[in-house]
Amino acid sequence: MKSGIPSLNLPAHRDQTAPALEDTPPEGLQAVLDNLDALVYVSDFSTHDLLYMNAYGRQIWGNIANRKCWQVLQDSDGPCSFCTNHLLINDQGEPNKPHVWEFQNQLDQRWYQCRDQAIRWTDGRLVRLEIATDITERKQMELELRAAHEKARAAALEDELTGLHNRRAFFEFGAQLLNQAVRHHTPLTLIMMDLDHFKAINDTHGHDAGDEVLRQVSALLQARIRDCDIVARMGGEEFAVLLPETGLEMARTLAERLLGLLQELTVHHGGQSISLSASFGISLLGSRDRRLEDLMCRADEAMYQSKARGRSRVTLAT
Ligand SMILES: Nc1nc2c(ncn2[C@@H]2O[C@H](COP(=O)(O)OP(=O)(O)OP(=O)(O)O)[C@@H](O)[C@H]2O)c(=O)[nH]1
Repeated sequence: MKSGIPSLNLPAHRDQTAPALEDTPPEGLQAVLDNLDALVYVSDFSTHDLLYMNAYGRQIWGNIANRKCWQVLQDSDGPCSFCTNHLLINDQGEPNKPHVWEFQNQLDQRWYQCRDQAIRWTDGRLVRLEIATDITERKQMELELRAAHEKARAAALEDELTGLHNRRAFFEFGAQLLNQAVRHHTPLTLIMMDLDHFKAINDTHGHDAGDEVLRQVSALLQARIRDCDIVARMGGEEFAVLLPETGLEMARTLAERLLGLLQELTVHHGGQSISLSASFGISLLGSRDRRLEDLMCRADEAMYQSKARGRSRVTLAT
């Protein structure tokens, strides 16, 4: 066949009233292929020599004479690492059903949906037939949507005022630490911290000053924890610090250090100086705890004991 287009394997019982496709002259098939809004190419299965490429492909990737698919389409030094040929044949080396995938071309940087198939060429040898449709616009929309989704998700997990994790993030990420601790039988402690007389700070110095206190306290907490810990603003002036692989005594030492640092911190706002203190409660993951709420309930109780006993102190849950 002059055109290089293989004859079609038509079903035996085709519609007799329809014009016979095998009667279509090769130039007709050539015209159809050259007017497709998609790349169509054929390459030898073992040598990768390009045997055919339609006008759409030649316009973008140029001349195919005596060249291999990886030279024309990818400009690489050898067969592509992502070549799908092995997926197109079965264990007996016979053609499988088509393989459809999405791919970003290295040369024009555009995204294509590729439909790859092994077929028999006019001389009986196995060849690779690929039909690739440009899906760059759709892909860009998908990527933009995903980025917007990730941004929205990050915003939904962040406390707007302080930039710390919010309550929702605390439970979402904390659950992972809890599961790990349960699985590996490692200690996990929770420190709950509530600023003392915060309402008085707001009332005396103004709400903006209160906000500045919350921001500076958050920065202090964030600077004092390890990468593996989770610190979150649970609401108002209440904070939680979750410490994996940490026993009660280590957590107590950290809480006392945080209390000392808070007492040393003076927040300057609008020409005023604001001193701080906080009450702490600490609980340790028990053998029967399966939820963060169990841990939090005991740490909260301990924190309220700190408040009841005069504030500005650390209490361990019993
Ligand atoms: N500036 C500011 N104030 C807040 C924010 N969220 C909550 N508050 C205020 O925090 C105060 C908390 O007051 P309380 O619950 O009475 O606690 P407290 O005054 O710290 O008293 P104790 O906890 O018993 O020591 C309230 O006045 C809230 O309006 C915030 O984002 N910014």
